[in-house]
Amino acid sequence: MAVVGLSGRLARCYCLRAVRSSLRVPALQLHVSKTAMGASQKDFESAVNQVKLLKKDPGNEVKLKLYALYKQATEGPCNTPKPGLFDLINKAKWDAWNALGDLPKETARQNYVDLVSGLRSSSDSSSQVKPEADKKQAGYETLVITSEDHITKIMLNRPAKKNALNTQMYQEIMLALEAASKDDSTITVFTGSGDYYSSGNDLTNFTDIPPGGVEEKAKNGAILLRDFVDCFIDFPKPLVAVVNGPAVGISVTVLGLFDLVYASDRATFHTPFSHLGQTPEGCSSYTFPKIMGLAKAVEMLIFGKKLTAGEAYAQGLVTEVFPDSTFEKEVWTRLKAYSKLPRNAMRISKQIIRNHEKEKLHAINAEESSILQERWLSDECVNAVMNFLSQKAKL
Ligand SMILES: CCCCCCCCCCC/C=C/C(=O)SCCNC(=O)CCNC(=O)[C@H](O)C(C)(C)COP(=O)(O)OP(=O)(O)OC[C@H]1O[C@@H](n2cnc3c(N)ncnc32)[C@H](O)[C@@H]1OP(=O)(O)O
Repeated sequence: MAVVGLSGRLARCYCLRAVRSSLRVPALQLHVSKTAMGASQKDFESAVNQVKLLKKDPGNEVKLKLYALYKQATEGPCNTPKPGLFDLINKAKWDAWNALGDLPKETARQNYVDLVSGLRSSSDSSSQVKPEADKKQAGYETLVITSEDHITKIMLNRPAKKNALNTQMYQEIMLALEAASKDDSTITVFTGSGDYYSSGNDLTNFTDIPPGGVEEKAKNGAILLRDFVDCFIDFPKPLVAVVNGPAVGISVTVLGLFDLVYASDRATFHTPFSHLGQTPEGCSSYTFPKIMGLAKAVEMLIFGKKLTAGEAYAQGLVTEVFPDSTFEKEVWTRLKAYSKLPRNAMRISKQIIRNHEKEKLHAINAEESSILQERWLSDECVNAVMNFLSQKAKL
């Protein structure tokens, strides 16, 4: 089919999206204390100077908060154009500032002063003092990230959309993995909030057509996909999936790059690529045949056979299955024990196990992404996405 025709059909998808405006997620709220107003300009300037003297790096999330509050206090509401999708750092800064909405300058100034004062007291106290356990990291809109017992937990958090991965979530996951690779955790865990682990790629990702048209959209999508999967290939610490419910599409394929996959007996594993006019990604065209043998990989990746947790275990994709009633308790007890193992030994072991395949995995990822770039422009794919968006079809 001619590209012009496809553009028109994708444009109609876009209209459908406008109609279904409930697909949008609420704006990020940064939870900064709002104590009594009244920090003077002098207090504010002094706080700005104190930030430079902090003994301990406060971490990226806090730096983003400080940036946003500073901009709000000095310039008012966010007034610059949103950076491009792939300008990750400036986009994170812009998002943090923009999330402050119409917060008055005076409140932002006070919140900045309060935040710096809190940082100073924690920075000044002895390094023996343990950071507050299970502290939620701010700055993420689609994820909830917590750190406790040397475990960084990344929870996909769009339960109303079955944790479908929109472009923002792909980007936030990349940022979260980058941060987790450098923090003091020993292992990193992915899980989902609500009844699903994840329903895979958010099909509304296909709808926002940029000025460059569908080809540009597909090209950007392929770059995003490639960068996203690269982060999993390169992740240096043990990576664990706690699959709390059904998993679909890309949330299943990347499991081949995880080091442990624990599943509730409620979980299912489904890669309906042919149904969607698409092809495998996440390196699954290589990892799945290797893990489960060619015959079973073909059933999943070409014919879209949905596996139960027990079947996924039998085929080696899942490490262990737990009854849903005791899933959380059993899994977290296990993970807390593992997280006490020596960090460097685990990291180096992972390197030895995974490094000789890395180059190959990067090449496979590049190839799968470029094939999908073409697929997304196909009639088969456009029809499948339109069917879903017009509520005619589900998996
Ligand atoms: C060219 C552009 C490229 C863009 C960027 C690309 C980036 C990389 C792409 C990598 C390739 C990945 C491929 C895949 O992951 S393929 C798998 C895609 N997933 C699906 O096809 C699942 C679709 N969803 C369903 O079939 C059903 O929703 C599901 C069976 C999962 C659950 O059904 P149930 O009846 O229990 O619940 P609802 O359908 O009512 O869902 C509740 C709400 O959630 C919305 N939802 C669910 N899943 C998705 C999804 N994947 N994308 C978008 N929205 C989703 C659903 O619409 C409901 O919303 P409303 O309450 O608003 O109606």
